[in-house]
Amino acid sequence: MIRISHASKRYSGGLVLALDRVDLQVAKGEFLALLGPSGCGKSTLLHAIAGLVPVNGTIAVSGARVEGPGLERAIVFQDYALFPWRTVLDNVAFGLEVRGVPARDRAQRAREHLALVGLEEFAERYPAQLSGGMKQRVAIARALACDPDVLLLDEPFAALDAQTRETLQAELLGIWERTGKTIVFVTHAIEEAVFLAQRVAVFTARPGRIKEIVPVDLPPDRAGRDVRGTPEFAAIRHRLWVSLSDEVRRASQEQRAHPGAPAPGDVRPGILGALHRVLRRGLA
Ligand SMILES: Nc1ncnc2c1ncn2[C@@H]1O[C@H](COP(=O)(O)OP(=O)(O)OP(=O)(O)O)[C@@H](O)[C@H]1O
Repeated sequence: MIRISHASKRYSGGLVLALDRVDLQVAKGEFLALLGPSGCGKSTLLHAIAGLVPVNGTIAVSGARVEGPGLERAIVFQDYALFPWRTVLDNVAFGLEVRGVPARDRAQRAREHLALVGLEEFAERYPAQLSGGMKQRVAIARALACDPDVLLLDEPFAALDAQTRETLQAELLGIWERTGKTIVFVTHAIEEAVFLAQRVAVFTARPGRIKEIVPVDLPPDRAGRDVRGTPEFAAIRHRLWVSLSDEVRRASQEQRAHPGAPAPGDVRPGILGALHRVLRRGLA
């Protein structure tokens, strides 16, 4: 479904190599997690698949080269990105409106997708009247309403409290099982990756490369049982923890060796970025 070949990305006039010749394939209907230390390029890769960030190399979805955003790919962001002036129903219907779907059809499809995330009672509310978890459910319903082949999620649950986060993880698994969508999910939380994904692609510290791909062989119906408490879950979690902590250590060693260099995840272009780095060095 998704084929990424030699994808590289530089920012800040070439100063920052965020992605370095990444090769990756995602099968149709697969749930893949991208896991890596802060600033390793996970979001850059996800946004490149979405067509929001141009990269060198090629990214193809269903055989067609990605050259910009497309309706067959939908993205969900950490900060929900809902339109505050639109009702919940109108937020979910937004993509259908852009596609020119007639008003009656789009209201019906938006309601169906609100039901999928358990929010049909809240159709006429506004985003400001919802909790964080509910907002993210609306964002997921909006992404799914246009029936994309690929659902891209960029740390969608990172801002939520632990309880809500677990609930939404289970709901997302249920949605994936019911819809059969291909999902790529960015996270830096190991347990989240193990709970959700069929495979976990571990990134190196910047410049981002795929260090290894770890299969998650857990029994089905993860949401219906305490899979996090099983020895199999613990073993995969530990393996990923070792892999990831090597990268975090490597990133901080590099930072100590080159204290003037921009820190991963902390690269800000322009004069403000330079000022920030000088201040940070001064404080350190
Ligand atoms: N628009 C930009 N301009 C300059 N540098 C950028 C830009 N976007 C990202 N970067 C830099 O590229 C590198 C990769 O960023 P990216 O956001 O893809 O990493 P990430 O793994 O998703 O990080 P995090 O988990 O902290 O969100 C980082 O060093 C970041 O500072």
